[in-house]
Amino acid sequence: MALNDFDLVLFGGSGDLAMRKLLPAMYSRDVCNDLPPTARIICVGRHEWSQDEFLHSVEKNSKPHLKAVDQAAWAKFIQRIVYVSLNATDASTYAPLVEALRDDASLTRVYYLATPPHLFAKICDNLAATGLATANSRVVLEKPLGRDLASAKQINAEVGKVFSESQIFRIDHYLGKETVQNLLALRFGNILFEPLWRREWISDVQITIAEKIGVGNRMGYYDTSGALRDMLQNHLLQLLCIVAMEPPTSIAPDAVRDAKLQVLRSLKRFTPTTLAQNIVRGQYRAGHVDGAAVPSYRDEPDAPAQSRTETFVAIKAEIDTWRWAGVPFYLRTGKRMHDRLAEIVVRFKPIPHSIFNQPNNSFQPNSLVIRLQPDEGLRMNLMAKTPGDGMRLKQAELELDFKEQFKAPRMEAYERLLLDVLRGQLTLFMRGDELEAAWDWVEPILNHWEHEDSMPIPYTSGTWGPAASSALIGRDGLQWREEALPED
Ligand SMILES: NC(=O)C1=CN([C@@H]2O[C@H](COP(=O)(O)OP(=O)(O)OC[C@H]3O[C@@H](n4cnc5c(N)ncnc54)[C@H](OP(=O)(O)O)[C@@H]3O)[C@@H](O)[C@H]2O)C=CC1
Ligand SMILES: O=C1O[C@H](COP(=O)(O)O)[C@@H](O)[C@H](O)[C@H]1O
Repeated sequence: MALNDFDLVLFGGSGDLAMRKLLPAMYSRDVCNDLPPTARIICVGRHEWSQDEFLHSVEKNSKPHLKAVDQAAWAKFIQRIVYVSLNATDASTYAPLVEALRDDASLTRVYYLATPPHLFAKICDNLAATGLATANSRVVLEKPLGRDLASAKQINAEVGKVFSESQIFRIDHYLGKETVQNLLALRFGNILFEPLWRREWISDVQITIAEKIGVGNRMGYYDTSGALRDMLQNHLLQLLCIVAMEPPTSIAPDAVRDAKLQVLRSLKRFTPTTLAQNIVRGQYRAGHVDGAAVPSYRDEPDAPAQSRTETFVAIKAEIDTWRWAGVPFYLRTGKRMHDRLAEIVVRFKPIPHSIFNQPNNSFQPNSLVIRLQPDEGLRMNLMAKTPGDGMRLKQAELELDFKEQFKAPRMEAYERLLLDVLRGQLTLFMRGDELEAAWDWVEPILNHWEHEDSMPIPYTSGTWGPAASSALIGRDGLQWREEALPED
């Protein structure tokens, strides 16, 4: 579907996210001829750069992040960029933006708020005050969308005074990843799995997002956030929703979002006992990642010496529905881990009876591994006969490597999500009530950590996190999938 002509306004257009992700994503779409010839990108910041100075900064800070550079295409792309300097909190400085925008109701207008979240409400107010919150406008909100339930509600309420829900695009870039949509295809484009997708056949689900990187230059933000707010409240819970939701009636935004909301509202709430038993938080200490020495979290630039911020979290969650009662969902995420890995592992129940002359524990239960990163693919583990004489069964793999199977070029998450915003397609964006339900579930954990004296458990960088994380899943007789690899 061809895009309508648009003005895309990037508040925070001079910031890290715009330079590393958003402008490169728009360039990639331009190279693929997805952007209308006259579409423009208006980058907003406070700094008083001239147009040339700003383009110089784009050349220096954004161009190195392109997947591939075609000089002619790049030269054409940067002609779309207009830089506007204003103070987002002061409506009296918005005149240059009013001037830069085309006053044409047939165009699509998008305000992408890639700024600190405390500016969201003020920017929306100021857009309204300056007559810029027009009916043809959409607003995109970057994470973090609040730091607890109250602040998330406040953002929803304030932004909701200016824009209707159908104009609000709350980004969770994990929903833009190819494999996440493939999970929808797997579950609802095949007859095979849905009858088995329930507690009678599935024993447990693991969802891991492990990173090798540390906090980088985002300490100011990260130390006030931590892994629970930064990754679990949003990305991990969204993945859990896609795995666990009931079949939506269609791919329409509210059909999918209603189904995800139902999952979030069915998550079993933690009690004082389960808070202590089912959650592990850790913080990395000095170690080696890929052979290179890395410092402790507390020794990273700008880190508070006594920081109690968690860089790792593992949780055993449960969903109180007929479909999922009694099936544990183990979620974990961490920085400075052994590997960069994002995957979902669905383990099925063991066979009820062995007809083979082989010990029962030599039968691995079937499992389905949905890999998001580093390589995208699906793997089904099955028991198969080993070739030759006799009847010996061994685990074998059916593998679907998306890159091999489909030669079509890949699209980064931000490319897909930006296209969806420009098309007005809301399916891959969180609705306000989903956001609040997710905060509502994690809030007791935040409160518990705030009020207890304990510190996050230290783990050595380059491992799979604290040993307590293995114990959490080990209590149920299970292992994280990479347990064979080094641990603290
Ligand atoms: N960087 C990342 O990888 C990710 C970032 N995010 C989120 O995106 C948002 C932006 O992050 P990031 O790009 O890293 O932040 P940066 O600090 O790099 O950039 C912030 C941007 O906001 C602008 N800005 C700040 N205050 C004002 C103001 N009063 N008026 C106008 N512009 C203002 C800055 O312009 P100037 O410098 O000229 O003041 C700058 O362009 C944050 O909410 C962050 O959490 C989310 C996911 C990943
Ligand atoms: O939202 C965030 O995500 C990144 C990880 O994203 P990925 O696509 O590279 O897996 C994480 O590093 C960052 O802390 C967090 O804010």
